[in-house]
Amino acid sequence: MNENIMKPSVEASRLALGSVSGVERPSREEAEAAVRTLLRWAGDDPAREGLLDTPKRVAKAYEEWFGGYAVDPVEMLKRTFDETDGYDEMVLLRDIRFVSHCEHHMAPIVGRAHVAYLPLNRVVGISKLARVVNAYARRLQIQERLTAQIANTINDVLEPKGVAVVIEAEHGCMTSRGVNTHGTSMVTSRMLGAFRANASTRREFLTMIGNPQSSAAL
Ligand SMILES: Nc1nc2c(ncn2[C@@H]2O[C@H](COP(=O)(O)OP(=O)(O)OP(=O)(O)O)[C@@H](O)[C@H]2O)c(=O)[nH]1
Ligand SMILES: [Zn+2]
Repeated sequence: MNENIMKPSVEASRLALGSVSGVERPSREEAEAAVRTLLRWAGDDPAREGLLDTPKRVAKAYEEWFGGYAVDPVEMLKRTFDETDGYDEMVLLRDIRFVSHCEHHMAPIVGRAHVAYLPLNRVVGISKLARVVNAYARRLQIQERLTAQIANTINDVLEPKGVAVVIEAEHGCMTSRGVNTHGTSMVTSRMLGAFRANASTRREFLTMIGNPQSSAAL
């Protein structure tokens, strides 16, 4: 995989919060007017009864689908627990379902992430791994960057012995339009520390997520 894509730092992700490039956020009314324009572009009549409240609903839905810009994944990982009695084996959260949107078409990316780390002295509340996945998923993404951001953030904040992230997802822009490849999924992975350096650690992770397709992708 292209190393440039895999490199975005936690710092870059932080800058993205709120407004990606310092662009001022439009008002809610402007967002709703834009939806009315798209409805007309699609060929429908925004003034018909069934569509009257649609701009409002779409703006509300965007607040959920793109809520990741308003949260800081670094903060989510800051609370850790160190009374682990020396637990230093793999911690894995498997099958974290997520919905993201591709930055090229704004079409849904629906998939699941598997996130593991090898703790060094401290562990994090397990729900926080899923929160980090969702924080980055609820932004406009490409799957490679989503994968890298999750792994990089956990690595930077927890400073564990290793981090592994595998994501499998279907891209609406491929399955419902364009090339129309129904049932195709994209697999990406990011291995850091011991997972990158040590083949048996990596294999253990891949066995635990129970997906041989993932190992083929590495
Ligand atoms: N690498 C990568 N590509 C993606 C992702 N999501 C969507 N794409 C691709 O982004 C590309 C955008 O290509 P373009 O040629 O600019 O757009 P397009 O004319 O709509 O392309 P088609 O989808 O082939 O019809 C397409 O090949 C998509 O399949 C992603 O997460 N990662
Ligand atoms: Zn797309």
